[in-house]
Amino acid sequence: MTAQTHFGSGNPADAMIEHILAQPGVQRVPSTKLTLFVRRSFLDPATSTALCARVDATRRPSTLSDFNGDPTFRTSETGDLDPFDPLVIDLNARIAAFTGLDPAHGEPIQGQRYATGQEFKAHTDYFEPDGIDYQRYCGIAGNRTWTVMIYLNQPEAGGATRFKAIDKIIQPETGKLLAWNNRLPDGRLNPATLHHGMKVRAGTKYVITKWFRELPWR
Ligand SMILES: O=C(O)CCC(=O)C(=O)O
Ligand SMILES: [Fe+2]
Repeated sequence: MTAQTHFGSGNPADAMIEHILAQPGVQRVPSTKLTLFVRRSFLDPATSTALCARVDATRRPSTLSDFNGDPTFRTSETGDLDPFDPLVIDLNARIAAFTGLDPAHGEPIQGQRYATGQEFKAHTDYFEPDGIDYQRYCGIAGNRTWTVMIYLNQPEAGGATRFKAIDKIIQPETGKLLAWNNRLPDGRLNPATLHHGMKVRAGTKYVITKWFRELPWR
């Protein structure tokens, strides 16, 4: 597979959207408010399971930027994947090939683990430009453009991702990829990207998240 990385940060997105739509097995969620793609079985079960173990190896309590006073807002754990791990190198290459985004604009891949009862309440992945920590998080590489998220397993119950503004709930499924544009077609941040990693009701949920920035990540 040759990585096609012509689309930089993915903003503007028109050419990149064409590229994603040309990938096998892609579905676009019908919405005029939000550009969201689903690709089932993007990863095979063995790779997904191996990545869960990588998340477990480095997990610690997840953090929040712009703490909003609710200590139950994000109760999961987060693990940083080692960018030099061959499995992670391959995953980054596959995400670049699928999206066409320039890997230089990508943050290191993170894993998120939710035990039963844990969640990440409704939020956007971009940083609020008037937030107190905006300079700290976005001063160098700019704000986030695209989110790629992959479910690494299927918990026994719960753990869906709910996009409130478009009334869409996506069920976790091993290897299923989501990709969405955090921007509107004119480049402004899109509040309709608001999403909620809903409570796991039984079992454990693992995902990886890969965010892209306006400028190369450093
Ligand atoms: O776990 C989910 O379903 C959502 C995760 C998420 O939104 C995030 O990590 O930013
Ligand atoms: Fe998110």
